[in-house]
Amino acid sequence: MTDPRAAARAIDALRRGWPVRIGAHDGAVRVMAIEGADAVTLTQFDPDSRADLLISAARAQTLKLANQRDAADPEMPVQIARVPWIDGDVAMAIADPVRDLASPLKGPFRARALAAPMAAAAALRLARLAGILPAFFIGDADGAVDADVTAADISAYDSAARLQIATRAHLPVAASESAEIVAFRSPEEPREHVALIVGRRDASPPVVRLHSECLTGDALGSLKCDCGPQLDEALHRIADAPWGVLLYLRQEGRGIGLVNKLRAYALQDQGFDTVDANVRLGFAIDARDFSVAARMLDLLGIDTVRLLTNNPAKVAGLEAAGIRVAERLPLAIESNPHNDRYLATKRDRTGHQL
Ligand SMILES: Nc1nc2c(ncn2[C@@H]2O[C@H](COP(=O)(O)OP(=O)(O)OP(=O)(O)O)[C@@H](O)[C@H]2O)c(=O)[nH]1
Ligand SMILES: [Zn+2]
Repeated sequence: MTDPRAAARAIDALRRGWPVRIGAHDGAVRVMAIEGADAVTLTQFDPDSRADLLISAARAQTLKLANQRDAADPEMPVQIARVPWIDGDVAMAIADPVRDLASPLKGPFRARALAAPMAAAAALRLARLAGILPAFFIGDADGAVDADVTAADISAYDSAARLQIATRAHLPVAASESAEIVAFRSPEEPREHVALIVGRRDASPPVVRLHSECLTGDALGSLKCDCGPQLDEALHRIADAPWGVLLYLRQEGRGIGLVNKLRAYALQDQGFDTVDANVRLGFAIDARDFSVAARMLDLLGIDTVRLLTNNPAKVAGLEAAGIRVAERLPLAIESNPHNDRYLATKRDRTGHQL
């Protein structure tokens, strides 16, 4: 049995900089987010300054720890042995790749074998859900914590299974005066997804757009990506169709959260592309799970769609979750000098059909 409340409590604790214990089949780890720690909480967590550091495999590679990584599983996190010169500030420099230019790291660092690899890997998954850097202090597993969670709780947390329609209302929008908005909620996840249904429903498959949240593009008119114009174009294309649905998914930054996306932007300022920036931070290139979109369509009684996208992973993700994609409709946006490299990277490295 998994406990969704345990994962919710653990995410909350991590974001506040409080210690969390994560249990798995191979043991437990007690961790505290490096970015959430201050002098007081760190002393409480680790009075003798002996706690090691737990970082992603990708971060270990940047820190030249690659050859000491777990050869059997190169994706496993890496535990860095604590030495006296690793204080809170150095730990933050180890955690955050954005600081690499400003604070070149000293090293050498020494990796230590993980006592509970599955639990450590679950800690990194929890970091993504919490929207924090995947970098922790890791201490004696028996110490005091504010939340206890299992690897299974973490894996079950963002499952869409318990998503429900919360309410619906008419919402006239610029693209269509007769749209209806439907809000979706799940008991554990605080972020609410919405669907905008446009036009009169008939027996034909609706034109559907899965739009992942992009605060910078959707609300601020960012020129760095194509999200704002895509949102606008998608709504007009849906309005021109017999009927259609826009799903607005709260998957900011392809699922790594706003702060981590802005860290990826800071890395892009240093010359990394959108793919390498995600990887350098310790995340997957695309951390989204489109089964939430499938569940929303299911709750709306839609089993077949004409999907507006350039991204083959969205088609595959929806189909894997049981929605039939009868047709893929491209959604090309004219580039500008700020996003032409981003669009080229999507075409060349993530298979977008532009
Ligand atoms: N991590 C990260 N996320 C980004 C970056 N640029 C944009 N995003 C996020 O990417 C998502 C936008 O993707 P979408 O437009 O839904 O989909 P797509 O994968 O580009 O595929 P299309 O359907 O063809 O547009 C939003 O969540 C943005 O916040 C970036 O450089 N790094
Ligand atoms: Zn965007």
